[in-house]
Amino acid sequence: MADFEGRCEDILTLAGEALGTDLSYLSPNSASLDQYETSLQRKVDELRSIFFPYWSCEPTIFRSPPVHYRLRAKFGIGRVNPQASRPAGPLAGITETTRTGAPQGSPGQLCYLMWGADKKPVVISSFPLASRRINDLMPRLLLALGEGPLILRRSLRAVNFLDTLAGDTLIALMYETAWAEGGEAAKEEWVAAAREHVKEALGVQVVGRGKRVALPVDRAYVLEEFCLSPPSPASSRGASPLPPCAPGTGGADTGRDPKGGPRRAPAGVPRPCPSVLRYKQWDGAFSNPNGFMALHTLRWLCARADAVLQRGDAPRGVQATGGEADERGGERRMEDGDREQQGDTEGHGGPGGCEGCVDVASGGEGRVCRERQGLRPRVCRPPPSGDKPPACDLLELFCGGGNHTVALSRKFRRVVGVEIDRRLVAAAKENLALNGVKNASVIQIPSERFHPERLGHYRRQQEQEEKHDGEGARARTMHGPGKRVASAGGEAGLTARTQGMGQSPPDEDDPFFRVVLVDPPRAGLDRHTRKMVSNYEDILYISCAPLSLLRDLRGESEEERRQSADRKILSLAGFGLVHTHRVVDMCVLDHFPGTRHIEVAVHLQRRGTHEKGADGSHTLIDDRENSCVTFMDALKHTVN
Ligand SMILES: C[S@@+](CC[C@H](N)C(=O)[O-])C[C@H]1O[C@@H](n2cnc3c(N)ncnc32)[C@H](O)[C@@H]1O
Repeated sequence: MADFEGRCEDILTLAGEALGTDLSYLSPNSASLDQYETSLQRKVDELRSIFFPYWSCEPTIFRSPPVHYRLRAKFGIGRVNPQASRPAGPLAGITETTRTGAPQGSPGQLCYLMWGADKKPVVISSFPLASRRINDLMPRLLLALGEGPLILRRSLRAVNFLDTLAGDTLIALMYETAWAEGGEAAKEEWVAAAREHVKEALGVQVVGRGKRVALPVDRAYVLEEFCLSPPSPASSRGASPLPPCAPGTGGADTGRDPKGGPRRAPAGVPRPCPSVLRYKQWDGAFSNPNGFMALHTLRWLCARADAVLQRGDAPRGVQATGGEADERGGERRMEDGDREQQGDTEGHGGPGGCEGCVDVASGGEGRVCRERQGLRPRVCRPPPSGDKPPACDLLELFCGGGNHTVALSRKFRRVVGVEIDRRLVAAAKENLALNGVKNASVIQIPSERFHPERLGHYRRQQEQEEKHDGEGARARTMHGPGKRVASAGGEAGLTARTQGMGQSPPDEDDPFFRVVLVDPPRAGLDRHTRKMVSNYEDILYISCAPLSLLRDLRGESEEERRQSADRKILSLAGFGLVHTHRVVDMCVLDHFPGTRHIEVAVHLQRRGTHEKGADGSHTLIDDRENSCVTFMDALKHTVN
């Protein structure tokens, strides 16, 4: 227990120092710690058991603060009539449904609602899983809405809080009808009321949302900041040549900028840390609810990237040839035979690299090598050396708003992100621009239709669309990336989708994707994507649904095949990533304490990978030697 308390304090100290913020208030009491540890232990035990055939070592566990970890929280709004007779039960005193809201002049007081498992609303006044700041704002918001003009609360049906570790917070007020469907005058009246009574009174950003409208008072995003480098012991003693990491752009420690922006660096810490990454998180778009875990994920990914790049094994990967060849490549689907075509990588090559490849140890120029069965050519490049950027690119599928793309662009020569959601693609581009990233690009396409050999084609297509959109965008106003909104107020007039478009994607000359990162939704990978990623030397897989990850590792069972609605490429159903790769690292990220959900990340390395020794020689890794599963382990597992 004491041990865990120590670890928890560590997390808070680490995050606090990294952000130049005192997070000690998040320190939980020991009762919740006990509960937290028991629940986490149960989840981890279950994971150990299901992943045992593939990873029998202790996974690294990243613990979350047990309470006040959620940076996003949405509540319904109800009305409680203080005069009403109060029957027992969760509906006690609620006079109006949240659908219709209280009519004008209703005596009902606003209250927060959540829905229980039985779908009945429960009145709440606080939500301990949400951040302290959200809890602090909850009663103050109700008071502000109750005391402000009627337009603020009429037909209000829900409230969404979006907070950050950096201290920037946004409240979205969601309406059924009223002003949101009214004319310009109604919108202006709402903006004026929301500015005075909510934004300025509470020091937050505010957005009003109706059915087809989203109206920011000032801006419709928050700015989050993550520091990639954990503070060194020296820096925490104040002896480091580098000042402690500070978010923001420096200046006096006013705690908050006059516009309600993120906290400024404390006085005396004038220089922002170069390892701080900044992210715009848009109202209504996906962002990780647990900022602590998001930070741990970034650091884990960077550490794995370092491990891959330092390994310096004989590089093999997926070569995307540009130009005309792209066009001829067409939309090619992977079929069962592809694995054989790719060449069973066991024994493919040996010390010195694969057959026909340049001896990478000699540092010679990259040279085309043809795969044995006549697959498309690949270029083998020398491993990273000296100050040169690593000659290795990253393909990131399901990249969302570019959370990982920004961080990993510092590790790889270039990064190509793939995302289906138009708004998130635009958000990712903005985040790349915000951090001055020039070596990454994002493509809007479903991952199952993405083919690396068509990169040149995608880029040209995108350039055409952007040109077309750019012309259209000048004539309209946007709320956030890719979404239209009403025109009144603040940055509503920005054409956010075009903000990030200024930078062109990196030149697609010979991208060499040795590493692929996937962070799919709960369903995991579709069959095509699963097969496609098996072509890469290293796979970093982040999963918010461990059972889907398990299926992707081992392939679908007979039962899963029968249940699957997806009849496409059924022949790939049984293919799992462990047929070509082995798990070399696993971590558990407790994104959702107090719930049964948990996130897992694994690093998969192609079987038969070559490792480069200090003397420049290459050694084929033998799976058995590296396996953590011993006979005794297996026996223990079976007995238990
Ligand atoms: C779990 S989120 C990960 C987002 C991102 N990695 C992050 O940390 O912010 C999954 C992402 O996959 C995207 N997505 C869902 N289906 C997709 C598909 N078929 N192809 C590409 N992206 C998809 C979603 O829009 C979402 O952004």
